[in-house]
Amino acid sequence: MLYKYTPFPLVHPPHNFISIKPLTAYKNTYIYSQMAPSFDNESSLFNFVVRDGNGVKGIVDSGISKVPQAYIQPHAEQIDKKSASKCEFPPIDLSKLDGPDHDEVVNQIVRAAETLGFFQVVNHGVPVQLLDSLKQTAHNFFSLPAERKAVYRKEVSPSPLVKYGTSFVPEKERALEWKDYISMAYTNDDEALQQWPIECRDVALQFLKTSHEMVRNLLEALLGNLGEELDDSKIDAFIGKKMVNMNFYPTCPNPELTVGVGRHSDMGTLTILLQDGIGGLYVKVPEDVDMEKKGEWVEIPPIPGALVINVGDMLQIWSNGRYKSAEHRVRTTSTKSRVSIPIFTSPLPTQKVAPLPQVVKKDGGARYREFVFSNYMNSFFGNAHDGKKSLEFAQINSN
Ligand SMILES: O=C(O)CCC(=O)C(=O)O
Ligand SMILES: [Fe+2]
Repeated sequence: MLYKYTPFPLVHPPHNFISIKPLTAYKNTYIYSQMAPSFDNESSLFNFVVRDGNGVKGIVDSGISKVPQAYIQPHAEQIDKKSASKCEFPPIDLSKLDGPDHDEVVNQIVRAAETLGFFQVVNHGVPVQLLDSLKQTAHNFFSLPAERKAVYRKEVSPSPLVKYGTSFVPEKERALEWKDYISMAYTNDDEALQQWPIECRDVALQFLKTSHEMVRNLLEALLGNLGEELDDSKIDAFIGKKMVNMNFYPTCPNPELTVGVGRHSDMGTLTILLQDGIGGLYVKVPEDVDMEKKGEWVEIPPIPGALVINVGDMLQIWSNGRYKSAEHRVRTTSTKSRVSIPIFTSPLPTQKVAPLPQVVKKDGGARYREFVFSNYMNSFFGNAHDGKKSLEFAQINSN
């Protein structure tokens, strides 16, 4: 329907009735995607945010002053900014892998994977200019009118490789996450260039390509330490599947009540994460490691030009629990929207996964059972984020 633009709703609304700004302007005529929903009515909120693809961004653009009830986390999940300290570890300089300090750098990588499961790297081979373009591209993409993004909702996406969405599994969550995202799965260059959204495809593909050697080097170091040599024939078994996401965390009027992403570990092998300068990524120091601050949340501080690396569940399983896929979460902020761009690497869906035999032998037993990766994926995406529960799918209980 076309309406003449009027700055006020035509009908006087009830007090919790929020008017939506016009989505598209054409000359002086504005197109309204729908009448304003009540954000405190769960089904109209769900329809507006999820079904119609307006996302959290759409709620914020409507000018709310308090987060809708559906986004208010249970008290235990709310993030107290003041109680977390910063992770002080310096970033690992990957250029030194090529020189006399090779072994020392491998030790740093292994030690980080065995303790926090998170570390930062510099001189990683991804051009710093590209990192800036990626962040700008993410902002530009999420500034598009809702209908331009909504074409990639999973129910209607023209490509099985591309998915635009919000929160994690909205249908299953007790409280929604304050995040919109676009997800681009990689099969080959041609399909990426044809099917990924034109606004993001070039920089996303360059990110994937320029980071490949680093991922390989990191994996070589981590697997080498487990007595597993990484040659070309094994690459697909460990990182045959790759996906680039762009996450958008709009400004939030009540950051203390919400989360950008709830507690979770990543499902795959290694995640390469580009975060912007805003901060708010927290990692829980595992309880079972020789480290200070066990069980506490530490913030991974933004370092210009650096990338964040974290261990995923598969690497924890192959290493029979030696490497930690650490639990992490993201805070929201009231002043600026935040973007992050992760590359998720994982085995191919058909791959069988189990702890590496040489590690099991050393440890005197397997802590995880063998499974096909696609089954793990189904379990992971079939449940709301809940800390490290995802690993229970494969865990062998010792009692
Ligand atoms: O935005 C971030 O810093 C982290 C996002 C994240 O954990 C994820 O996408 O899995
Ligand atoms: Fe994550």
